[in-house]
Amino acid sequence: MTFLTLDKVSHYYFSTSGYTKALDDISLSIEEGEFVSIIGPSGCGKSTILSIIARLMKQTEGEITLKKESLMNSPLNIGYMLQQDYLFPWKTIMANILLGPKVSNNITENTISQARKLLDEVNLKHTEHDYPSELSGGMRQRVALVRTLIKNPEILLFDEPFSALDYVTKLKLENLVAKMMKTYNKTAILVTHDLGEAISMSDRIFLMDATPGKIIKTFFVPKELREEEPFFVRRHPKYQALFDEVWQHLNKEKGMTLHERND
Ligand SMILES: Nc1ncnc2c1ncn2[C@@H]1O[C@H](COP(=O)(O)OP(=O)(O)OP(=O)(O)O)[C@@H](O)[C@H]1O
Repeated sequence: MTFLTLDKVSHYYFSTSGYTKALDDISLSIEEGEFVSIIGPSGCGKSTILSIIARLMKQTEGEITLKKESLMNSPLNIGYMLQQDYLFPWKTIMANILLGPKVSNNITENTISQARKLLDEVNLKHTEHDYPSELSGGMRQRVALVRTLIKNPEILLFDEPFSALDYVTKLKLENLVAKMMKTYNKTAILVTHDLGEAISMSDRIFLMDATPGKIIKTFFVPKELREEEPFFVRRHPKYQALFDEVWQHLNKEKGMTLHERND
């Protein structure tokens, strides 16, 4: 079933010195339970798309529908995970996780046991009384994931959530997030600069170009890769073929392929 549709969405940022056309005629649709990635050069409007879907701002032109209803009229429950974890340093891990339910006055015994279950699933069972400063960057991002999932969001928006982590931690977190998205059958959109991450986690990849931001190509990740855990996707023979194909489109303007060196 189609979950989210963007139809001819354009967006302008206005300022005293003029305006920037950040998005130009973006049309795409995402199926329920699908994991898609958006890649493209810096400034092509990836974060703008997420901010609009999260309703932090409204698109200048075009329509967004969620399960065929206008997004603006829908009581959409969104999870948003960013590069920074934004945990409150003065609150314990459990208090950070329960902040959302607390604000909406919705903490029950069930919420607390669900928080403990999720903490266990991300291998942080014994940290609920700790403070964020006692945890590593990777552990904190896992807490941020639990804090996002405790709201049981219908869609998760990931804006470069692994980019500040060291390589090994990043690969482990990719695996964990992909596994949890499948377990809980979540629809997700990942914005990333890491092509390997996009291929290994996604069902589909949207490639954007800049000034103004537009989608120039969609790549379907082969079934054999989709069925693997992200870590193992990178070892699959079909991974390299897709990586090369996307890379060539990413670097088309520069005319550089993986088989050429320009030094
Ligand atoms: N608040 C703003 N006011 C004015 N222009 C903005 C604003 N936010 C973004 N822009 C402009 O809109 C365009 C798209 O920005 P956006 O942050 O969505 O790109 P991005 O693809 O996410 O970039 P990056 O990969 O560097 O994070 C850029 O030209 C940017 O300068």
